Amino acid sequence: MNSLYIAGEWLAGQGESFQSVNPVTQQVLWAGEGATAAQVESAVQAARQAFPGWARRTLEERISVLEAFAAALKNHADELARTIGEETGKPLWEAATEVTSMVNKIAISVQSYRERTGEKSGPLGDATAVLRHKPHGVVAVFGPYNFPGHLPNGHIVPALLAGNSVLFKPSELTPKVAELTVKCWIEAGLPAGVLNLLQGARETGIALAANPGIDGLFFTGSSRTGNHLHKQFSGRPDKILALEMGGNNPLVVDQVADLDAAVYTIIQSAFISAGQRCTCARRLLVPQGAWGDTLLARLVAVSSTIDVGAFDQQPAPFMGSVISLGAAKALMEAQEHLLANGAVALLEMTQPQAQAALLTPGILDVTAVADRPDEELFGPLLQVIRYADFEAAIAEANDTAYGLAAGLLSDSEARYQQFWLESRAGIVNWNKQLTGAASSAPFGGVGASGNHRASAYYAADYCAYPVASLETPSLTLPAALTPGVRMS
Ligand SMILES: NC(=O)C1=CN([C@@H]2O[C@H](COP(=O)(O)OP(=O)(O)OC[C@H]3O[C@@H](n4cnc5c(N)ncnc54)[C@H](O)[C@@H]3O)[C@@H](O)[C@H]2O)C=CC1
Ligand SMILES: O=C(O)CCC(=O)N[C@@H](CCC(=O)O)C(=O)O
Repeated sequence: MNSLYIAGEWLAGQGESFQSVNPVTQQVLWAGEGATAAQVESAVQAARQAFPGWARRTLEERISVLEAFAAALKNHADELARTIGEETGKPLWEAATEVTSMVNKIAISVQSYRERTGEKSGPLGDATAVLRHKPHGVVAVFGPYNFPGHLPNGHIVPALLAGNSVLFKPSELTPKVAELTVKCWIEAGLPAGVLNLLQGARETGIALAANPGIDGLFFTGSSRTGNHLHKQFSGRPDKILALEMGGNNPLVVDQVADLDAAVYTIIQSAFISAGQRCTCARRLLVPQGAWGDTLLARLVAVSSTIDVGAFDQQPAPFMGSVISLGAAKALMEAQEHLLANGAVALLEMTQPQAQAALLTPGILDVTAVADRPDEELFGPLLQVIRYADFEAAIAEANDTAYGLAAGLLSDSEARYQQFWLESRAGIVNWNKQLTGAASSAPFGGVGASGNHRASAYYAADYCAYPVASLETPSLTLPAALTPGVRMS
């Protein structure tokens, strides 16, 4: 199986064998070998060779290749959505929205490039001050499994647009989506070596991150791996590192008039993608008292009727599976651990079939759990914390090392203003679900969620560096010389 794409050629990996499976049926979807350190090195060399030619193309030439890629994505939209669905377990309707986000990324990246990293000039004294941007060179892109198309695309498209060449290391859980995406780039006419595909698991990732030939690394994935990369890149100010990591996101509910709207928004925040979005609400903060009790009873009643099923089930389910049997097991164990430590199951998460990674939504009241672990449980398990007053709710919301997304459901604008001012996160929403961030806005977190290099609309910023020039076509002596310098 030719799993790698290096210097415009498909070739077999010489590293570890691995495969991807449908998380519900366990059917093998893709099997191949990962890249060894030597193959990573040859891909870096290919990218380095291809870089000058790609960077010297005009912006309009690069845009036309990107637009051809968008057209290729549209041509293969059904196949791509199906591949995303079968490899991740997400329902087809949701996989189709991921493909749409990939297509839309092209126009948004072009707009962002022009606005944030384009060219500007103006007179400065007897010269012209010009601001232009240059690509970093060869950059590595690491993708997560939860959006195997859209999220790597969110780094690759702006990186190529800026003139970088790219080494793409997808998640080992979703190699088939990555392969199909790269085929769309080939169909678009991207020159050989400009985008190289390095399939493989952790060992391939380690070899790529450690390769001295890369000028930067753009990562979306877990905080654990991101932290490790941050340490690895310490003392290397010459390399750009952009980290998009996880969150332990709070959603605070204030007493609102429309209870059902609150319940619907909570469900969209906590359970979409089976809870496998970095923006998902993990902690639901609910006021103590009768209104809070009523809200939770309604939330439990509606959540217990959510359809969970295979990606291609008809009628379509709201939730598909989690990514693997291993992930399902870890989530079930995390639930058991919380229950053993004083959590109360309002709706117990279950795994109806041992051999399928389908989980039903879970809602635990963890108010009584001492020393609640501040960790991201990447699945459909929502933790409820009851609060006494709004100040306590904000303190609880901020009681996390992460800082990706935070939300407030409230009819009071004054409360939102207070929440906005006092909460610490890169996304702060009012009466809107936490998930589904717009590509036309910056996307990133603070604390353990990121390293202040927001992606989405601001990805242009980490894909190029600014070059400030003072320019004048002829060299002339200034009218007045500085004191102490004699020209005669
Ligand atoms: N803030 C954001 O934009 C987003 C964050 N995420 C986060 O991603 C996580 C889920 O994705 P996963 O694929 O499980 O993340 P992960 O961290 O396990 O893997 C991400 C990538 O890093 C590679 N990798 C793992 N260990 C490595 C090492 N030591 N050195 C170099 N490479 C290594 C993997 O092979 C994969 O390609 C969740 O925590 C989620 O919150 C997911 C989507 C968006
Ligand atoms: O990157 C973009 O274009 C916008 C950010 C985005 O799509 N966020 C999604 C998924 C984030 C995740 O889980 O990783 C969202 O907010 O739902």
